[in-house]
Amino acid sequence: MSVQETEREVILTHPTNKATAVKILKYGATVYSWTLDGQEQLWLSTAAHMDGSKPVRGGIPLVFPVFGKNETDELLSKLPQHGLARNSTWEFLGQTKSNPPTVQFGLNKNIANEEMTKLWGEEFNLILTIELGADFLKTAIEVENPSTSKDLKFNWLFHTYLRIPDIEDTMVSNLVGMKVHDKLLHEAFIDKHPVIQFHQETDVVYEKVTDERVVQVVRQGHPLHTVKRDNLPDVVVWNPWTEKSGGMADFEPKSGFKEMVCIEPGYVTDFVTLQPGKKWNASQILSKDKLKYQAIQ
Ligand SMILES: O=P(O)(O)OC[C@H]1O[C@H](O)[C@H](O)[C@@H](O)[C@@H]1O
Repeated sequence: MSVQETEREVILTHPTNKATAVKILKYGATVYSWTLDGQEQLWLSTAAHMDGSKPVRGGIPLVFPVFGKNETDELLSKLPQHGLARNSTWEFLGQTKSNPPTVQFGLNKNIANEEMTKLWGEEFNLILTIELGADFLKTAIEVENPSTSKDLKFNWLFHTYLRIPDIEDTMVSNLVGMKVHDKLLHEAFIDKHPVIQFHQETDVVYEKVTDERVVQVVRQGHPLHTVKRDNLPDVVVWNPWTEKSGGMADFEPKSGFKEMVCIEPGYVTDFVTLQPGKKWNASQILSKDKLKYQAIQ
């Protein structure tokens, strides 16, 4: 059986390779493990809360309807950092395809975390589709505005924690020439570095990066991860380094920052504004791919 459901989670195994699998917690519809031919591709804290008491530290938490802590929007500013999707138990909607195994999860106002829907009472329907290919993992989101009278305003982001052997030996490519907002420096500039390297805490948002730009995580000339995006123009790159990870109770081991980098495709610089009855779709595809350097446009 390629799809197994328990009370807490759903596990997909690839029909042609049992060592390729994805595990999804119903809480947050959080992908918390993706093994490709026996090798784990995602980072998960050993202190991550897996019991629905807190968002999962690691894997692919889902960020909706707001990225970060909003201070200005009348409605969205009431929500905690990164919104309510990662703090809600999603409904498992079942399997939609047997090969590649594909499943869906749903979330709406009626089943989402009540403490949070009290703060932000907008109506929404989310459908998350997870497809486990023999050599890729695709996560796709559809947001529908079921209201008949009101626009729905939101951010979306896949907060993907990628596993790497050593952050100091890791580069992120294909973002050269893009406008970047440094959340730590509170500055925006054009990044002219051919690749991103890590020597300290990094928290940056690359803006309006066209889908053709394929972001790669590279080590010693070999791509460890390839991230393709559809309709997700912003790319957040995050590593908490020593101090920030030291302050996070659910971040373990403390040396774990060396073995992770977050590449987070999203729609976060602007809000998506969805008219009544309309739908919005976006996706990310994670894979291993040949090394690809893309020139400045
Ligand atoms: O600790 P969390 O709420 O999960 O957020 C973790 C991180 O998410 C994103 O990458 C943000 O850019 C960071 O500023 C934030 O620290």
